[in-house]
Amino acid sequence: MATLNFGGVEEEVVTREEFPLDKARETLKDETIAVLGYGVQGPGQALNLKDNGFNVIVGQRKNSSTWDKAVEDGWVPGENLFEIEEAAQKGTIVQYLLSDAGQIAVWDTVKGALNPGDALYFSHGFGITYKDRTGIIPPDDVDVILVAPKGSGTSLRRMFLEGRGLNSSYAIFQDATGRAKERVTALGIGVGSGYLFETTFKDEVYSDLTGERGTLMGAIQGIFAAQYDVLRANGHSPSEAFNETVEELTQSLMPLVAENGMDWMYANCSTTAQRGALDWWKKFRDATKPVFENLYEEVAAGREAQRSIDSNSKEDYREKLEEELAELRESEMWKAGSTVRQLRPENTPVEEEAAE
Ligand SMILES: NC(=O)c1ccc[n+]([C@@H]2O[C@H](COP(=O)([O-])OP(=O)(O)OC[C@H]3O[C@@H](n4cnc5c(N)ncnc54)[C@H](O)[C@@H]3O)[C@@H](O)[C@H]2O)c1
Ligand SMILES: CC(C)(O)[C@@H](O)C(=O)O
Ligand SMILES: [Mg+2]
Ligand SMILES: [Mg+2]
Repeated sequence: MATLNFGGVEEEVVTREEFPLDKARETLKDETIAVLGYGVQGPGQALNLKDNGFNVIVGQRKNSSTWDKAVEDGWVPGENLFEIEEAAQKGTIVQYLLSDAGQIAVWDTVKGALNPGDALYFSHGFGITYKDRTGIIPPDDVDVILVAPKGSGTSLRRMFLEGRGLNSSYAIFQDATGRAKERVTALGIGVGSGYLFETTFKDEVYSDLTGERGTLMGAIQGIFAAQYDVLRANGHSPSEAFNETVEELTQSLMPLVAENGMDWMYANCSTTAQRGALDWWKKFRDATKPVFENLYEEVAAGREAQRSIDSNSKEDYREKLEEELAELRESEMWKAGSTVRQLRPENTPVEEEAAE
């Protein structure tokens, strides 16, 4: 464990330096890791574990598009790809990576497949924290652990293939074997985390539900739409409004923030922009903070979790989600964005000038 100072607060983190991959492989050498669910996190974690040399199998509903995707990715039915119950029975570590709503529907089957000394692993604190709403109450004789990549499973896989890693949080809810810490740490390294920071199941789910409804997904679409609409209402063209709202942020400015922080990004813009941004960011903070406070109240009260359970447990939940995603995609802002993306130099190969 390394002790690092985060803005004046000392925290313990696990880095790959003091828990290298060899140590992780040694720790889990006698384990069979069963990854249940092949949606977004399932593929990312299962393929990274497999490429890192761990003994991993996949469990997924047969006759599903995600079963077919697993086969396309090289998993072999009957060899390392099984139906959910069979994979759970074969696993000594069961990675419960069905959707959060799906975990509820399948819990009785998975619970019945757990053996004393197994580990039940989550990538979200949802099922355990909101147990009164999910019914997910593990037996006393298994470890209950969490590794939550702070990002999409698609990025987890891409960054792994680039030799990079997403940081993940980790937590131990139940240590039945006395090995929960070494198991969760080895799995965090094995699935491709850059480093691991400690949390609890409750803190993970409260912060995660807040973040994805807030700056990471919900709020950012909201401020994009607000600014785009104001620019368009004042006569700016779709391309100008989109470039000034989204394209410049993703292509130029956010990479600078990622590289060296907000002040550095500001310092690499004009003094005109710096003055304006330093004057206005607090207005936006003050206008949105009440919304974030309400959001956190809804999360902490479990109402956001219940809404997710109610809507994502319906037969047609995917179709309903796709309808709303299509509305976003077909909005003028994102249709303008599609055209702008096509114009990026990397997407418009220029014919090499014919040699003189
Ligand atoms: N999506 C991400 O990148 C991400 C990031 C961090 C944590 N997580 C967490 O990881 C877990 C998995 O997330 P995901 O986004 O990969 O899930 P997902 O919504 O993509 O679903 C995963 C799989 O569950 C299956 N499933 C859904 N309902 C089912 C049911 N009733 N019976 C059988 N199978 C069913 C789906 O077919 C899908 O293959 C969740 O706990 C999620 O909160 C996800
Ligand atoms: C990728 C996210 C948003 O961080 C994750 O929390 C999820 O639920 O997909
Ligand atoms: Mg998240
Ligand atoms: Mg989430």
